[in-house]
Amino acid sequence: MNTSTLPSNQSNTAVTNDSTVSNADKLLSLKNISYHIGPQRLLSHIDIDIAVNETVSLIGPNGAGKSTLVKLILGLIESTDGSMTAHQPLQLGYVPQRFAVPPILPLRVCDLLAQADKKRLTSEQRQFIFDNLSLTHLLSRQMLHLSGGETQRVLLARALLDKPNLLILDEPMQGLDPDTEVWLYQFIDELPDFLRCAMLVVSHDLHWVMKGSRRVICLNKHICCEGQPSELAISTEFQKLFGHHYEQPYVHQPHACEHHAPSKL
Ligand SMILES: Nc1ncnc2c1ncn2[C@@H]1O[C@H](COP(=O)(O)OP(=O)(O)OP(=O)(O)O)[C@@H](O)[C@H]1O
Repeated sequence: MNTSTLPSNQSNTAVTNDSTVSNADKLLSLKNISYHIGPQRLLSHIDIDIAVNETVSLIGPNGAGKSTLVKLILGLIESTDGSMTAHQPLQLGYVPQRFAVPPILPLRVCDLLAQADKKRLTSEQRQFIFDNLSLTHLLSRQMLHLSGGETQRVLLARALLDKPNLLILDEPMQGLDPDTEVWLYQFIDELPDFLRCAMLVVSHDLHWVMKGSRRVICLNKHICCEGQPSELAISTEFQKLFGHHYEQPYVHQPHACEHHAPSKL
């Protein structure tokens, strides 16, 4: 799936622009979102508000529905129930979990980056992204031949060049070496003012999530728990899912949670 920037009105899911909301901080609200494929229940009763410039981490075991939720927000699939409300026009930036270029498709880095809307940033701001993500020497290279870390930098640049107000990072650190991971975390933590935006970060890196996030949502087809890391760490649902792996390198623990209704902290 390509990096994509979609205005809210391209979403298939019921997205409405709500200019009457009194809380000016809200950017996007998901209300009672469910997604089924036939009898298979992928997501149930999801309520999430994301505020302007807020970073939200989304965690959950394999198959919890994290990527499905991202697809719903991106408008790539349509929810079975519920609604999404964009409180201001959404400019979405997306760094996908995987980016597979077919071997027969010539796609240079400069070709991919040229898809961004050139009018959204000044040339100095664009150069800032190129310099800080060390892209200049990669521009004529084929996407197919980039390393994992180089690919992530290009995809992040592609998303940022559109100056998103909601940046969705789907497991951005997958396949990166520890030094590159630290560097990338620092880069997204310290975005300059002209790139500040809300972020939804899907991550399996529990240590980063619990150290580096202000708000964490724990998904397992429904929202098991959510809150600040300090609140989450003592919640029963979090303990069931991740408890004894939290102080060790994270290894997923199969989850036997049987809830069908959302239960929040
Ligand atoms: N189009 C589809 N048809 C049938 N099942 C699907 C489809 N898309 C996803 N699923 C199933 O829905 C569940 C949730 O998938 P999803 O990719 O959203 O999980 P995830 O939390 O992102 O997992 P991971 O951490 O492994 O990336 C999985 O069991 C998956 O097999």
